[in-house]
Amino acid sequence: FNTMTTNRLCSVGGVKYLSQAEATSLDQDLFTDYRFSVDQLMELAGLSVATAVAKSYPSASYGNALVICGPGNNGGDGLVAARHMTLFGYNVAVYYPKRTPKPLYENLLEQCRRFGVTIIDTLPQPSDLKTEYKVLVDALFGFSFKPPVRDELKPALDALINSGLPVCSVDIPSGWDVEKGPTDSNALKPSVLISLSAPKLCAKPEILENAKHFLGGRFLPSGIISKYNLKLPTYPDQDQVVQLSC
Ligand SMILES: NC(=O)C1=CN([C@@H]2O[C@H](COP(=O)(O)OP(=O)(O)OC[C@H]3O[C@@H](n4cnc5c(N)ncnc54)[C@H](O)[C@@H]3O)[C@@H](O)[C@H]2O)[C@@H](O)CC1
Ligand SMILES: [K+]
Repeated sequence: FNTMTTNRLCSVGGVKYLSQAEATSLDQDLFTDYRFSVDQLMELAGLSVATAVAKSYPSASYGNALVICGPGNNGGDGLVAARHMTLFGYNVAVYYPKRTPKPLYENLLEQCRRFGVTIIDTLPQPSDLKTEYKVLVDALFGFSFKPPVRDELKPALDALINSGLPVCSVDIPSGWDVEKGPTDSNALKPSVLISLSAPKLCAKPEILENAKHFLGGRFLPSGIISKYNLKLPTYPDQDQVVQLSC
């Protein structure tokens, strides 16, 4: 088997992929119509991410992890995942260069500290990243990203692209166009993508190629599923994630 064939063989068919506008609208419905708070959904999203990372790169072999967090809710998911990963046996570091001064993020960061996460202020060189860490979590940008990446966060994206380490991307591989995928030949190539609530267009198998694809964020009410005509795979038992492709 080549990787494309393998990917097609174990991918779940009939999934609906969301446009950027649909993802934003669905998100708003959850907060406005269904009265969820951001931190409720972020907790479940981050738990899903930590679960998928642990299933793909178990702490026994990949015990040193670095989570790279961006300024929005994707970064918040990363902070939650970092905390859960400490409970799953990882030594976790967080790089969070652009901090949003809101209690939600400040509280998540303090929780990380209290759970033993190391907050690093400077990124090691790509070659040193590989000696210090075994796996990276990409929580830099999610479905609100519009390329190209601005200069202030380019070093963080470059670290994800150039480390040579396996990268688990949260919701969207950072730097990708949410609908079209990679925008240039030097784009990030994650080994794992964890789509949250429903996959976006850039997660189609022909774009993701041989990355392992999980769906997490098991919190959608049936009214949202019918409103957006979603076709979601069935989560096994009480699991937080379902694997869409190997
Ligand atoms: N509806 C859902 O399924 C949920 C989504 N959540 C997460 O929320 C994410 C979306 O969060 P947000 O809407 O806060 O946005 P993002 O986290 O995608 O990013 C927004 C931030 O990135 C910056 N940014 C955008 N384009 C940039 C560029 N070209 N260069 C540099 N910076 C740029 C923006 O200024 C903003 O600060 C999702 O992808 C997902 O990870 C979860 O937290 C909870 C539930
Ligand atoms: K991401």
